[in-house]
Amino acid sequence: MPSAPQHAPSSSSSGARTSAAGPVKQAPGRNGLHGTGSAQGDGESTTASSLNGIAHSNGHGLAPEPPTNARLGISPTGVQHGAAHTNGSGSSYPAATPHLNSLIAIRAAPGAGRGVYAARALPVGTLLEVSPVLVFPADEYARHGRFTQLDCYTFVWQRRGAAGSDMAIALGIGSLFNHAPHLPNVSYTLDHATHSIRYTLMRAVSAGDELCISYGVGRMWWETDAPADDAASEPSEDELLRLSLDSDDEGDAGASKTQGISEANGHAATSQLAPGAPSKLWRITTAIDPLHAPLETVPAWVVDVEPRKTAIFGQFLRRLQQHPHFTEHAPETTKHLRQFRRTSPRASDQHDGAAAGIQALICTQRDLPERATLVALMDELNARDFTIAGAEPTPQLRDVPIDPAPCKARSAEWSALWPVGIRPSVNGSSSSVLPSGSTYNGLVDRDADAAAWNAENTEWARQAMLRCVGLARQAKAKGELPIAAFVTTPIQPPPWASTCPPATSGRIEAEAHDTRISERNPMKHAVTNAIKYVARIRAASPSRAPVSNGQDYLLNSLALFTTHEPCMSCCMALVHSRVRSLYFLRAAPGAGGCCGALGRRCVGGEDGGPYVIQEQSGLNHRFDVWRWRGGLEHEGDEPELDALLHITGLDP
Ligand SMILES: C[S@@+](CC[C@H](N)C(=O)[O-])C[C@H]1O[C@@H](n2cnc3c(N)ncnc32)[C@H](O)[C@@H]1O
Repeated sequence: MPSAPQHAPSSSSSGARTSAAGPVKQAPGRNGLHGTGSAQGDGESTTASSLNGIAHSNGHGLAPEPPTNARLGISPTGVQHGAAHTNGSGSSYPAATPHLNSLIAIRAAPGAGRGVYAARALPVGTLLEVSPVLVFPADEYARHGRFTQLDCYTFVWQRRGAAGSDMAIALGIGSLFNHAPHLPNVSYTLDHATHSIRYTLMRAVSAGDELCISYGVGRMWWETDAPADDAASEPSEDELLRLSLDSDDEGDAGASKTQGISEANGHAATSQLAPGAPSKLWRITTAIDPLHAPLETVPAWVVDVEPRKTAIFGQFLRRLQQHPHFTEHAPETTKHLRQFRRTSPRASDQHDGAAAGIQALICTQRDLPERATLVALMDELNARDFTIAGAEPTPQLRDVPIDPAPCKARSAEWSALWPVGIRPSVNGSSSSVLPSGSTYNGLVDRDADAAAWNAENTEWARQAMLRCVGLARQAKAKGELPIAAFVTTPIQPPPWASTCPPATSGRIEAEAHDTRISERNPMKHAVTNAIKYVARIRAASPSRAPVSNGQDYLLNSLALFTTHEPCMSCCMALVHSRVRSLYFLRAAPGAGGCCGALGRRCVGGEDGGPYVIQEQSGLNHRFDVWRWRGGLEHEGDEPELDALLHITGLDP
């Protein structure tokens, strides 16, 4: 059950706060929405969580967690025994406040003023409240509102596509939902058309449970810098992870997220990448970049053939390949290479001893390392039937391309060594030229990737990465491994994901970190925890409409950011959950399941491990994987980030 951390409320509405939204303070909720929950924008259902609005964060956030009813001062029958309480602005309230909604009760929340509680057991999906909102201009807030008690209740009423944001206050019970730092049980939906917010239960609750939304991540404005009381601050299992649903369903989520995230993690969203800067995101793939792929070669045995006797050479080659020497091991493929090449007495060919005529490819040197062995085999198989003038066969070693030419433009470069085919198409099927274990044989257009990662998209990814780092920092503070994950709806369907089905249930966000220490379970990794929470959100969404098979399946259409390259097990979970894109910060060589380096196929040498789960053709789902290259470009991030990530013993 979400708790209301018992930090002393701030006596000043502006004292310790920082604004995630820049000049304007946000009310609970990312995006200027308040609350964790699902937000319904302009009649369209969206899921959202975390009161973006009161854009303050909760850093060390966890407060002592005595048994729920004891903490809340509520008897099993729900009778409140507490005295008057104050809220963050210092106002004092009675222990209970009457109202007409029979589902909920307004009672004192120790250390948090008043709060909203379940009056009886309620099932998931219960509509708790529809609050009208009072909307007012941002400058009114800037000039007046932020200096008043209303500051604690004000949030950003952000309309998609609108130039600026109005501010708003939820009337009625909406303003009384407290913040749950880890696992809110109430989602909200915004309705811009009716100027209202609907609050819905995300999980079943018992009588007396406090009903909380999320205001966002990080340290909240009422929380002090003092560390939490460790002895009593152990969170419940469920609270270790916080999930959140974003409130906006349509339009540009990136801009609003920027507001909500930056402060929550203690980072101002100040650094925009310079236009034209090298792409910070590098696709992890075994696919070949046709324009930049290096020409790799392997030595092969070739022999001069009498021009009119190529058919005889063909018969010889078939017999040779049936020889036990070749059938005892899998020969290296030369299918991408033509069988013959013309030689001429031109000066350019003189250096390698080529004579005018025809030269034939026999096999690679790996298959027949010793020249003497090959000559003996050729004698045994009557090679003089096709050699020039029936002379003794004289096989030569010649470097030939390992791969077909990656594109027509580079065909001449490849064929200058030995005539080759051209890689047929993107996602072509000539996988025989790939090393075993790597099954994807497409082309990747790195230039197009770089163009797609323009400044706006890169900033979106950077903010999401910063959010992961913030979560990792929180995890570390709790004694967990500093590994975190953040699931979100992509800023826009990227061009490379055009085949992905669209999101069907609105915007989703979920945050998680590693809990293998606290849960004493080595499988409780950040990624699997995040997947679990997304599944819960999907299942709990009140707006969930029947969808066709597979359209609404777990991480379908979503992006997952994580501090570390996921392990094999997490990668398989990502396959199973149909994630669209994965973004990570640090590779985990030997432990990760995504990286593409595999012997000579490692283009650039920076990709790490051998598995490339995201591209295995034997699996029923593929996804994009991107690694953030370099720093997050925010002063002060790097040392701390590296220190955090170093703890895992993974990639420094
Ligand atoms: C939108 S109001 C929520 C209602 C408020 N508790 C009241 O009594 O009016 C936000 C204020 O509630 C308090 N609050 C909300 N969640 C809290 C929490 N988890 N721990 C402590 N105080 C909290 C803070 O003082 C915050 O400024």
